[in-house]
Amino acid sequence: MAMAAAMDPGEQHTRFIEWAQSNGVEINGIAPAQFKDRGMGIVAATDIKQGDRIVHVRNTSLITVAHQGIQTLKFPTKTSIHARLAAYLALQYAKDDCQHRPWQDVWPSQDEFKDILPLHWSKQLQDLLPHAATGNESLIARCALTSDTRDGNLLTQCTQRSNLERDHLSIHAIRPSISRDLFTYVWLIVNTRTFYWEYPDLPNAHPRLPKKRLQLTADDCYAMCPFMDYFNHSDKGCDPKADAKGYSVTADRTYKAGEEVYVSYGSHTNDFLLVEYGFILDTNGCDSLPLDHLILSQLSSEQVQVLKEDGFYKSYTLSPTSPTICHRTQAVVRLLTLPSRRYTAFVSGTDEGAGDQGKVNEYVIALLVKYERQIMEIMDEVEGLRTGADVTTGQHNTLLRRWKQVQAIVKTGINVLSS
Ligand SMILES: C[S@@+](CC[C@H](N)C(=O)[O-])C[C@H]1O[C@@H](n2cnc3c(N)ncnc32)[C@H](O)[C@@H]1O
Repeated sequence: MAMAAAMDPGEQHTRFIEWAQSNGVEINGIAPAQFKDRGMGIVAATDIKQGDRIVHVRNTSLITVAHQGIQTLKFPTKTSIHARLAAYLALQYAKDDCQHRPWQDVWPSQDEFKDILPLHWSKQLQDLLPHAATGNESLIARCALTSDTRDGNLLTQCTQRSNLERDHLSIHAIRPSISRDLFTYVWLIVNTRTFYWEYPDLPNAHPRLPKKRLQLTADDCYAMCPFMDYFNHSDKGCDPKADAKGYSVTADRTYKAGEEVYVSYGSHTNDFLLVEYGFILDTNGCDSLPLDHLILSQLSSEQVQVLKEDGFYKSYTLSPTSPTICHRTQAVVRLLTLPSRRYTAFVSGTDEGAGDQGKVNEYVIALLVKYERQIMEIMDEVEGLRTGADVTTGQHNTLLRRWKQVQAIVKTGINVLSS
């Protein structure tokens, strides 16, 4: 087990820990530490056994829209939960009596965000992001206009940008004193540091629930969790758990003192992690690539209609592990390459379609071979970028690493489908 290359975090973190402990956070056997390439994280301060509860944040210490300080701001009903939290943090930010200054003091800086988050990258770099993370302007414009392009992760950055825009406009209308820069910063703090919280501490019809419980969507369930937000992400980390008393993390395995302890933020691809959190993992069991940009242009409008009716339109993926192509891709490629009755038999489940697999694979391999050539051209372009004010070394390295991963997944796909 590799020991984490951690550094002493410094005084403001000691102050924050004291503040957190006096505000309902129990910390057992772990401590924050500074890392070279990922800001702060959590390390085991002693040996930890599997099943040990290493942190608990009391429900009353969470910052949700049920929080008194947010309720008193009386936002118009349509204001998103993300916007409310960001506006609250922005209004607290410069106050002399800021309620959570020690927490705020340990957040990453605006400059760190500018370096790692593609939202802040130059247009030149955004245009070179992989399709799943695209920041291409024409896609952003389309995304703002049509709701059906918002699903899936294909337009992740486009969705993020239009949500930020929407939230900024709604807050600017009622709190014009909050600058765009500060709003963007705290909005990204919310984006990178929230946990899923269904208000298990509130009864079903409580007036402080954002909606009736049965109508809650993921966008209503944001909770900021001071201290828990020190944990970095791994695809195999501990799984944070919520109940009426609050949020806790239990060790998923044994840890030696000094080892980094991760939590899992969810089953996210590297393109999603890059856009939403500003990093990619070297090893990610949840990684995959979308194939929509290769497949959608091959469909006639009649085929689009059929796929929409059958629930198989969009979200086609290629995975580095088995199954290499997802069921949706199997379906759409059958529609593209076989008589319609063979497609119907497959999507209705009357035929698993093994007899047609060779033809399906052949079609996908041809798409991937073409994509592989495009990837090589893009990688040449990325390699040729000059680092400087518009392209930092960190941004350049991240982008190139991601394209190498994309290339490897496509190569694996071609090999597996050919064998
Ligand atoms: C919830 S915070 C975790 C604490 C954060 N590292 C800090 O300095 O405060 C999420 C952010 O941590 C960083 N992060 C999390 N997991 C990471 C990882 N495995 N590798 C690199 N950066 C990571 C990203 O910048 C992400 O936006």
